[in-house]
Amino acid sequence: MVAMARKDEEEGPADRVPHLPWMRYPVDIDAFSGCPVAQLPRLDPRLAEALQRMGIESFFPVQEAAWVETIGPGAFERDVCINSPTGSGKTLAYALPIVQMLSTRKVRCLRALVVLPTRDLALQVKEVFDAIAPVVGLSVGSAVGQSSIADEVSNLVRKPKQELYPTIDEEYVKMEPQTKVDILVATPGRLMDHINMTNGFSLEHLQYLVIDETDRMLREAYQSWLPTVIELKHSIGKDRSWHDTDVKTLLHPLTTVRRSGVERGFKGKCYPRLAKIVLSATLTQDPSKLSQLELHHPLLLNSGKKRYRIPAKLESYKLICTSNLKPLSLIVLLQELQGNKCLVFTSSVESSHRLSTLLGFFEDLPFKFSEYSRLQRESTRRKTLEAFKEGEIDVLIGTDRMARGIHIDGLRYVINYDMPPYVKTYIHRAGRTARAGEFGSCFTFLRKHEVKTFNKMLKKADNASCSRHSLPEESIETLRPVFSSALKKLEESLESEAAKKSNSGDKIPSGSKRKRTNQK
Ligand SMILES: Nc1ncnc2c1ncn2[C@@H]1O[C@H](COP(=O)(O)OP(=O)(O)OP(=O)(O)O)[C@@H](O)[C@H]1O
Repeated sequence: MVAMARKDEEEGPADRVPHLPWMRYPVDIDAFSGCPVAQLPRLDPRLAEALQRMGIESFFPVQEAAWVETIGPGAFERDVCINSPTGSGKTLAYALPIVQMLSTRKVRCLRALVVLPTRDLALQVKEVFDAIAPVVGLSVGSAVGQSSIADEVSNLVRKPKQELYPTIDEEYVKMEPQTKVDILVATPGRLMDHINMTNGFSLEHLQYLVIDETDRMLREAYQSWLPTVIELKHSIGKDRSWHDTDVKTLLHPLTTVRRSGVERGFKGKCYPRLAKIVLSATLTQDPSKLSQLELHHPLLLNSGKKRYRIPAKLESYKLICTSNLKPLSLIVLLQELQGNKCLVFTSSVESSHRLSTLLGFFEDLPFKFSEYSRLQRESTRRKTLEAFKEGEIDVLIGTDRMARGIHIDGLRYVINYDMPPYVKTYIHRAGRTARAGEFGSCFTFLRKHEVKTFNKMLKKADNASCSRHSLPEESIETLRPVFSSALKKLEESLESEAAKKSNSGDKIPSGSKRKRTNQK
């Protein structure tokens, strides 16, 4: 049933009019051309300097559009939903306004929460906040499970002074803000751990909630983190109306609370609103999913005419071949790419493991490759990704786990070894390249009977023309003799792994635990 519902949403017509009226009249991101950093109205000069140090000279259109709706005339009166292509700069589109809005805060407490589906993504986003928030005196924390929970707690929460000075007045201790960070970047699981178990961790002063990769975040419940955060904020809002004396006292120094940050509640009482920004390159239009966000007069910022858009400088190619020749064709294609960084996507962890094991039996391949799989230890995966970023590995073979949000400098090529099942999957996989206005190419291997489905799928996106790429027959033929023996070795290797697994009762294939890296 769940699978059916997902399929329906993914495969709906591209030009379908959205059910929700506010989605039918979006702000057109393409109407913005992007502007030089120095010309962005009201930008704090300290932030302008930080951006220049990061090498950012002009803003991308989505960043300018988001600024207008938050800091500019829009004044964040409405919750903002952003649907903009992969690599278009969505992270800075929300990080910059949030940092600017909080730059005048006087008391440190948790006011902005950014939630992402995976640790890698969360750390990537934290890097952006780390580059701009400290210059205006803001502190950024993470709750992603990278370190032990105890370390995370000590980075997030200040120990009550009473423990150090038992004679201090209890009332004073109660008023003391506990959180050490102004902005928290979190994954849902760790966020829930802190909500449930960390003493002094409070969302009481939360003003901004960002949900990145929204469609993925809404697809999985992640321990009900979203209703929990919204409910916590509501219950605080109900208990403490804007007119209550203690809230006024508490929030008095927070000059960042503005007209737009106030919501009317029961009997006309006002309380601080939790302003939301939600983003994706493939934002859902499903009303039942979006209703979970409890958006306040939402405003959609959208790129392109169709529901989905492929980055302007992405070139798409299809390679048609039979299943049995796919591994050889992949090797020939990778040889053509001459050791440039490349991600190879397969349909499952088993398929990734099989493919990388098979490639391991070809000697003298002119590229270094490695498997990247959820079955590997976290530390192994992190090291592999690091080595790939550093250029020590040329080709990473994995699944859609690598498809969302990850940015790798200089990545020019993406290969769909297995056809992506949905257009959304294609967009996120291909979107690892051609980012930030750079060129990139995406190759998709297809069997003959898949071509029609694939062409139909791509029609759902803007900029999705796809030409055929052919590989030289003779290069494939020269690999054939090695291929037969490699296949034999592969079967033996998988059999021995399966035997080891059943002997040890281990659920993880032992080969997947190893980092399989060949030599150039
Ligand atoms: N104004 C800018 N000028 C130059 N580079 C920028 C600018 N804004 C962002 N970038 C760079 O563009 C790259 C992509 O940005 P980002 O990761 O925010 O894209 P995204 O839209 O979130 O993509 P995805 O949907 O895949 O998550 C990053 O390397 C970022 O540093």
